[in-house]
Amino acid sequence: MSSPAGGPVFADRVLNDWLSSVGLGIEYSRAEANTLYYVDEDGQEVPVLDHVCGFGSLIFGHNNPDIVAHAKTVLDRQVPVYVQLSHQSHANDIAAVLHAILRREIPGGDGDYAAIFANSGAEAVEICVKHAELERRARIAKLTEEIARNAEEARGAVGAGRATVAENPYVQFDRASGESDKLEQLLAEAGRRNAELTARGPVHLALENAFHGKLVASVQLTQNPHWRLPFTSLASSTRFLRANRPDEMKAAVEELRTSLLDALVDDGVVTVVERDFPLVGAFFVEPVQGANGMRPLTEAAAREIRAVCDAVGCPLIVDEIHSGMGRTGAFLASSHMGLRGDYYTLAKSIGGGIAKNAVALFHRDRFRPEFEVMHSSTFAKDGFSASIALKVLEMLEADDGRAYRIAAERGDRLKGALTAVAADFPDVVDAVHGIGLMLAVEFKDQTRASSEPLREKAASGMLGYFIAGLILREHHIRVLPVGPAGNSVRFEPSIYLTDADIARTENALRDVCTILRDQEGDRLTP
Ligand SMILES: Cc1ncc(COP(=O)(O)O)c(C/N=C/c2cc(O)cc(-c3ccccn3)n2)c1O
Repeated sequence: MSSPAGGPVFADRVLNDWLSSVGLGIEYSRAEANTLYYVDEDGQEVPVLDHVCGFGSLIFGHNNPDIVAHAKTVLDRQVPVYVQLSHQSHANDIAAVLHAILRREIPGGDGDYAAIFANSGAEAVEICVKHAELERRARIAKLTEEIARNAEEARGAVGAGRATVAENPYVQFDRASGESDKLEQLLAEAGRRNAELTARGPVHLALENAFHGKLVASVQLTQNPHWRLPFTSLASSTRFLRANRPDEMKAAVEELRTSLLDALVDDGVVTVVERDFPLVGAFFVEPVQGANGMRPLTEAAAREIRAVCDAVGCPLIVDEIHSGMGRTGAFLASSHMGLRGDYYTLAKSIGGGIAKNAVALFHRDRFRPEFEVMHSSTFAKDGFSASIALKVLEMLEADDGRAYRIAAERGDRLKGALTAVAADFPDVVDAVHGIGLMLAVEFKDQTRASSEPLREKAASGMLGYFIAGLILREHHIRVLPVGPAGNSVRFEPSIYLTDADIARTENALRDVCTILRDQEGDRLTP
């Protein structure tokens, strides 16, 4: 298999050595549709069926000819690519198409959605973190202004002898204190506590095994400890919740409940009232958890999450970066389970496999217009990438959404083949998860295998990578494990997957299952 040429290595040394150690150390030379190619030792071009497709970024496959031809036309036309701070109507063109799709696919979908563009999925998530904080700060400002007005009203009433100050659990008054002294002691303590609370950053909610990116704020929302723990001091914390545990969600929200203190005059007496403080900034949710083994949310979980956000008053942020853009047979995966968000993120396939695009969408009822000029990035919504995004959306929506129907049909066909293998190997395969062309096969734990090589590979957490190496080596099919769910292997091809591809995939999976059943651990060693 080809590997990086000899000579000094200045990039990916660790990564390339590790890839070779598990049998994935290949350099691809060409890519088209669902096929990658590499040149072997004999100089022959070897085709490889690609089930990774850019971690789900290629709904229309590698170097889609229509998208490439469109890109060439755009470049030949010398379209202005970088013209920041000018009228760029393509941004609104994209936003208008997305708005129409969201109105169609969101349950009870109403209202407009404003768009802010980015270069990557993680940046789109960071944009949502920032906008949610803008919203939270506005809520806090409104609360503190009201509390300040009430304090002045109490001062006026007590000063005019129209009110006395009630005993309260926050301040033990000196017996000799007059009413005004008591009030000032109370307002000082309330002010201290309120200042401490309003200075705190938000807590975010996310689901267990969530993946929302690896930038500073987004990595806090990605539970994988290897990727997150070294950086938790850099940004707000996240409370990870189990999706199908409504009782736990309610308990967590209750634990996070905290209050500002408000001095109110009522019938001649100043009392202290607790006012709910918006500590929770947002709830981030993937409708299908990619890095957790392509697990879809249930409708019940979707309803519970919506209810939690409505009760807390925080935005529900539906992260469709992996599951969106038609991959599950609808534009939004969240439309399958009736999950209605306040913000949405999209990326991956909106880049058409040749550009970098990402977008965050905000329901108009929540969108803060000033944010438009608060977040920017040199390359976001550039003229070239935007033209690709529009082309991809046009292809997805063509023929009344034919691409979605193909994704659903191909996904059902592929899932049927994977499920048939799972049924024949119940001792080796735990389950097949996912919707449409966002699928994964979960293998049983092999940490207590009779085969020592197999036991060791499983114990290292790399079993999925060794399985991928074997499938590549012996079947010329590219698969990869799914994030931290080390025993799961992902299948997220383009809609051009053929029946022959599916048959090849089933055959390769049967081979792997036989190896695992027969405990031939050495076969997994490259
Ligand atoms: C829901 C969701 N939200 C934000 C992001 C971040 O988007 P970007 O990668 O564009 O920054 C992703 C992108 N997904 C990347 C991903 C998804 C996945 O399942 C595994 C790996 C991955 C990457 C490297 C090594 C191992 N696994 N990467 C995503 O799926």
